[in-house]
Amino acid sequence: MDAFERLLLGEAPALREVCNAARIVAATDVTVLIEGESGTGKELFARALHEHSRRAGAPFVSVNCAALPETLAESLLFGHARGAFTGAVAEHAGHVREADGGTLFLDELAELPMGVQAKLLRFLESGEFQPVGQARPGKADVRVVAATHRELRTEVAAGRFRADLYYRLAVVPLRLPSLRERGADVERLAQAFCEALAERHGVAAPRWSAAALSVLRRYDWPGNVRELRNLCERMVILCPGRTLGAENLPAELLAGGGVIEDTAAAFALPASGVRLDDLEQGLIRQALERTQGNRSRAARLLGITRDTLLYRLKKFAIDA
Ligand SMILES: Nc1ncnc2c1ncn2[C@@H]1O[C@H](COP(=O)(O)OP(=O)(O)OP(=O)(O)O)[C@@H](O)[C@H]1O
Repeated sequence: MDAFERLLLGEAPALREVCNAARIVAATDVTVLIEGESGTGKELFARALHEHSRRAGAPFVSVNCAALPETLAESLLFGHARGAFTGAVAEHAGHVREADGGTLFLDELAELPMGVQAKLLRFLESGEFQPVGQARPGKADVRVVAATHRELRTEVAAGRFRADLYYRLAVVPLRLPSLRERGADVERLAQAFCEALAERHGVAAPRWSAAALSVLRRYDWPGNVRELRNLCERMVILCPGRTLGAENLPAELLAGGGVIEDTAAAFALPASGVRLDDLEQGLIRQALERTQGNRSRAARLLGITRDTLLYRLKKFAIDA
């Protein structure tokens, strides 16, 4: 079992493919850009990349660029001399030097101030950097892995991210799939997280009923794996050893997912009757609106396959 299999649970082809690409890249020293929505496992993936590389025995230094105060970002990354600025009471090595021989993971890279972006580019190109208030440049042997939940290309177009740095980083872009693109992984992860977290909390793991699993499958998971893991922790704490039904799940999951039984009850047939075609078209339009026209997700909201949805769009001449 290698670092990717050990750290990243799931069997979805989209995930395994990006892991395969990363295994190849891990053997080299090339800079890697990891893209993917929030909570898709970018940091975990960066760690696996590090552990799979020749740098595994050296430090993995993780820096959240969004948490660096603008005025201190440069000195925190590249270090500073004692007395370099008010408050610099001691010398600070900087994260780049801390990562010497290993991997520097720059999370939320899009949030790095423009001025510091230029200095990072210089470091990537020459391996040299300039600690604040120090006469001589420093040198470090570091592999940089960057991550962002933003479309970096869009940030470049908007003038918020340096194009030259983007091209330097995007040599090997790797995109982690969102949880909603990972099919049955939702169920696999839900079961694995419940078991692991129950063990950690010293309680019996709750079991998922088919109805509850079907809610998980239909939900959109805007917070991806992080959101699923948090849900599992909540279930482990609130319902240890129990069988989880749809009614045990938080309201936001049911609103997004809907349960067949509940749906049937919500649509009590009025005495005057309905026109089924109108009802169907209305629901299809709502599903498309809610998913911004994404047909696969709209189909999932309606509990039909994408092909069935396409057929009905044509039948009702709905322009998605
Ligand atoms: N494939 C996976 N298997 C097991 N746990 C995972 C997986 N993907 C993510 N996680 C877990 O989900 C949580 C979020 O992961 P991580 O912090 O790596 O995401 P991220 O994409 O870096 O998020 P952000 O963009 O918010 O920084 C962590 O608790 C992590 O352990």
